[in-house]
Amino acid sequence: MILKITDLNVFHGPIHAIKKVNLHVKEGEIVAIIGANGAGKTTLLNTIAGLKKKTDGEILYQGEPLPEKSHEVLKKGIALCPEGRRVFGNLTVYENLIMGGYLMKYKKDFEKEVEAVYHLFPRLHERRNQIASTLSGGEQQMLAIGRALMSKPRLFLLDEPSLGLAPLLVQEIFNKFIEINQMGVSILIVEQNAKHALMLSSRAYVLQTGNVIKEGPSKNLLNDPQIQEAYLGKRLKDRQNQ
Ligand SMILES: Nc1ncnc2c1ncn2[C@@H]1O[C@H](COP(=O)(O)OP(=O)(O)OP(=O)(O)O)[C@@H](O)[C@H]1O
Repeated sequence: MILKITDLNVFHGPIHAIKKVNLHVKEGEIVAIIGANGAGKTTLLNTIAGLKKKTDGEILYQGEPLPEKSHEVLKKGIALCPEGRRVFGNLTVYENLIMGGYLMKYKKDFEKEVEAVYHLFPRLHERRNQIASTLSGGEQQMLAIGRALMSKPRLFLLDEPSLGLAPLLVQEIFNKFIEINQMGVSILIVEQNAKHALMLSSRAYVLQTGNVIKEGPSKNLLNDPQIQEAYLGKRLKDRQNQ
């Protein structure tokens, strides 16, 4: 088990954003968390990444309690690719990658990682000297993913990577997640785009106003009438007419 969360509670002031959540990710798995706006998805990822303090509950990473500070969490092997493609707009693609690799001690390893990112995203290689703010939305997302990978994570946390991207680009980027996973990286992805997230993952959790209301194999959730109605845009009437 790479990640095990037990009875996690997180508050934003008076708002109880995560309510007694239990969740786990096995080594090598891709796990999705789906949920509507305000369900608590970002809060959950930020808490794992050490950006938000938990109120109580336990987060174990490879069997040990996670450190509280975000840079220590990163050093342990957990990288977060945050919502909204946060790249350093006034730096080049290459310089952004350097920022992502700041924890790496040796330049030799660092250049190897940059090459691995370029191999995964050839478009970043083509645009390596371009200022990040002038990249397209999809390219900025690739850069945000590439930068997070520079720390060589064992567990990759992805916050709404499909947000604002055209459907074809979403497919292209989600295919990259499969490649990243095949390199031995476990993935926990949160998404409003339930269909893509369920098709990518092997297991999933449904979060609603801070509660896990359903969990199971993603293919079962894809076929679950309640999930189809609430998250996949299918109406009961349509299905009855099929
Ligand atoms: N910094 C904050 N201060 C106060 N309340 C917050 C803060 N951040 C989040 N919340 C509240 O916590 C709840 C969960 O928010 P969160 O951003 O985790 O949801 P989400 O599922 O990621 O939503 P979205 O899909 O819209 O990004 C919401 O009710 C939100 O208003």
